[in-house]
Amino acid sequence: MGTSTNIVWHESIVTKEERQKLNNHKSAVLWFTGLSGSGKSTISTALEKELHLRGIRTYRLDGDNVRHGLNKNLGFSPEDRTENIRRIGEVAKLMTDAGLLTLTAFISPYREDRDNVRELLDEGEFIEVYAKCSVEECESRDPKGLYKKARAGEIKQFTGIDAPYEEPADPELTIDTENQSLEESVEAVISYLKENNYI
Ligand SMILES: Nc1ncnc2c1ncn2[C@@H]1O[C@H](COP(=O)(O)OS(=O)(=O)O)[C@@H](OP(=O)(O)O)[C@H]1O
Ligand SMILES: Nc1ncnc2c1ncn2[C@@H]1O[C@H](COP(=O)(O)OP(=O)(O)O)[C@@H](O)[C@H]1O
Repeated sequence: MGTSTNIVWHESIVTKEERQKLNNHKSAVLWFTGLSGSGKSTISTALEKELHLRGIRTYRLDGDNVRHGLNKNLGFSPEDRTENIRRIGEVAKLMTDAGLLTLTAFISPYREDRDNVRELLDEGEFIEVYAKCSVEECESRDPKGLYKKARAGEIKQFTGIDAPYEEPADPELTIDTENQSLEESVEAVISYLKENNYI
């Protein structure tokens, strides 16, 4: 796989644990997964604001800052989605090492890809949050008009239409965005973080 040789790993003198202590909270990744239109962006954005107001150091990764930059050479084939998630996982790991509470909002349709990110991180650092919403409801929301385009055949391999979405088998949290309000959804995540001593 790797092509780099003669690489020497330099341990930092300042450790992740020391950064966490300075920040007064743990670092981890809140990994939102779900269909397009399920609410990943809306919830993670509102949640980040709430966390920031509580003095938590956060960073949000989503398509705007990843697919336009780091991953702009990737499309939506199964291979490209896997590579998309792999790179985001590596970035999230660096951010966790930097002491941040990272929020990611990607469809991440493949269970194996999400599990690989979980493996990359230490125990308890990967918090999988399933934004659960039926295709029918996502399609009726259609905030970006993409389902309409997918139905018209203008977008191929659209998740939920002609590309798969594999539901999480055992997520840390499931948010039913068809039946829970945005406020309830944000509160559910904050409660989880408090109850499990992340913040
Ligand atoms: N074919 C296809 N399938 C799904 N989504 C598509 C597609 N083409 C473009 N888009 C838009 O790209 C956003 C999904 O990007 P992600 O990086 O989250 O996808 S993935 O995790 O690699 O599957 C997704 O954003 P969200 O609606 O926020 O989920 C869409 O706006
Ligand atoms: N309970 C809810 N939680 C999140 N979004 C909701 C909820 N109910 C309705 N919505 C709406 O659904 C849409 C979700 O879009 P978005 O957050 O962009 O989804 P995603 O990032 O998963 O593609 C928004 O238009 C939002 O206002």
